[in-house]
Amino acid sequence: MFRGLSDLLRLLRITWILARHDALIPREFDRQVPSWVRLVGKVTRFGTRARGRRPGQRLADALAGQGPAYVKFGQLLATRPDIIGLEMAEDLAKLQDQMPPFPQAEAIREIERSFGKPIAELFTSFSEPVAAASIAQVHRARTLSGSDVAVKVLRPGIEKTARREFRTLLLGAKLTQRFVPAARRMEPVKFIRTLMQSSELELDLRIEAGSASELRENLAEYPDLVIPEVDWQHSARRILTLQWIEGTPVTDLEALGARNIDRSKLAILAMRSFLSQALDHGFFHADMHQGNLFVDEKGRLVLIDFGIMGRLDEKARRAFAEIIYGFIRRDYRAAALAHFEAGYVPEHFNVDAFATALRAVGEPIFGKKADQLDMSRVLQQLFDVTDVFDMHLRPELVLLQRTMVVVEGVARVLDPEIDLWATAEPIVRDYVKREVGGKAFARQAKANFDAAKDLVEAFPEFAQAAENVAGQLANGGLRLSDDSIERLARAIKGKPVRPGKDKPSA
Ligand SMILES: Nc1ncnc2c1ncn2[C@@H]1O[C@H](COP(=O)(O)OP(=O)(O)OP(=O)(O)O)[C@@H](O)[C@H]1O
Repeated sequence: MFRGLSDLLRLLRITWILARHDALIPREFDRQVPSWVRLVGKVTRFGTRARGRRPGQRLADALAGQGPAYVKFGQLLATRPDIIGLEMAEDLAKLQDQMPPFPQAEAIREIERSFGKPIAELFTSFSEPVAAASIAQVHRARTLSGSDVAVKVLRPGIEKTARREFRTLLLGAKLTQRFVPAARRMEPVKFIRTLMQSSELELDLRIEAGSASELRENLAEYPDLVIPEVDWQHSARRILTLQWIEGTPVTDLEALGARNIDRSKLAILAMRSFLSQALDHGFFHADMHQGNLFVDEKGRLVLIDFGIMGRLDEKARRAFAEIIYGFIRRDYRAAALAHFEAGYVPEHFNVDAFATALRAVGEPIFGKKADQLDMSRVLQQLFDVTDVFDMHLRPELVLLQRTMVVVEGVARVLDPEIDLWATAEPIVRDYVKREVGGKAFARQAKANFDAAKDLVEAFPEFAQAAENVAGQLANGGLRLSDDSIERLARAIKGKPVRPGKDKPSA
């Protein structure tokens, strides 16, 4: 009862904050809402600085600093450009959590509690926080064996705070679902529940450790790409310890230039290694923005932060590869067919009409260099096509598409001249040849095998019949009843067998 009331009060508070930032009933909807709602909107945003900011920016402003669940809410919304539009998704993706770091002493207490021993028995040095976010912060430390490590420590009490905030969000979602029919299509309750599930995982740093380790293993074939190694001995549910990497941020182009780094090589590596994660392993880093990429002392590309990962099953990987490969070869019918085969487009639509829509997206961008291309616009066009053809995109595929746009953004910053399609081609071609071609062959082989199996299974009956005939012949000849002869004659002439009259004789 008390909890319900406090949830309601918290909901009122966040609603007020959203309204003040003009993010609850944005002014862009003024024409679609009744005049009294418009008036309420005007009054609540009176005297604020919301004017001149885009809706996504205003929502990001409102959510930043409200707590981890709200920040996650904004970040998850940012992964659904198919629902909220690409511009808003991009603005929300920039949502930075403005949380001050917590004191070093608290981090040390967390570590000592987790491992049940004093910090001196774990690390010989332990720095002040080097970075802080809403869920955790990072310290630099040195282990007893002399290795430099990055120690990520969850914020004290974060689980409780997050749970409380999620209850508030869930209450808001339930009320929205009940009283705002227009919002039902977005399934707000389901959305918040998904968010709660994924955040639950993010609050267990062992999962992030597992992701880092799996990705490192998967990408071992890329010697120029570094995924920091997990220090399992110093990792626990609330602590993640990784090999420390000294690096230059990829955004610091001046420093990269001074170091004579081959940016074009790195751009190709970022793009290809991402495609390889998604296609070859079905497990990809879904937060590959510039802030998570560095260049180490040996000039290798470093990827960090494994809190948000995506998984694709074999079917989704194949569909994705066939679609991209269709685009690369300008074979829009193949790309369209791949959509139908994966069940993304309802069957009652026409494949050729869909291929034409894809052609309209693909042709203008073919062979363009990155700086002449606006991949976000391309993606938006794809989503528009999605809408027209009533497509049911799976969330992990949308996450993949969105991450691809982010990776392309990174590649473009590193090398504006990069030809994205040509860069992607070898990885996609190899996958298609290996998996799709091979699978197609396997499918055909299986069909042949099934046919042969049917034949073999039918064989005993056939053998029995042959034996009967042979027996009859041996006993003085094959005897057919009149009725059977009649049936046979009609069948030979192609006439229908007359029911009743042509019943086989006993
Ligand atoms: N292995 C590492 N070596 C060196 N520095 C690291 C390492 N891992 C993390 N850092 C530093 O800590 C910062 C935050 O790390 P990370 O992105 O993993 O945390 P986060 O809590 O997910 O932060 P955010 O939400 O801002 O992405 C990085 O930007 C980087 O400066």
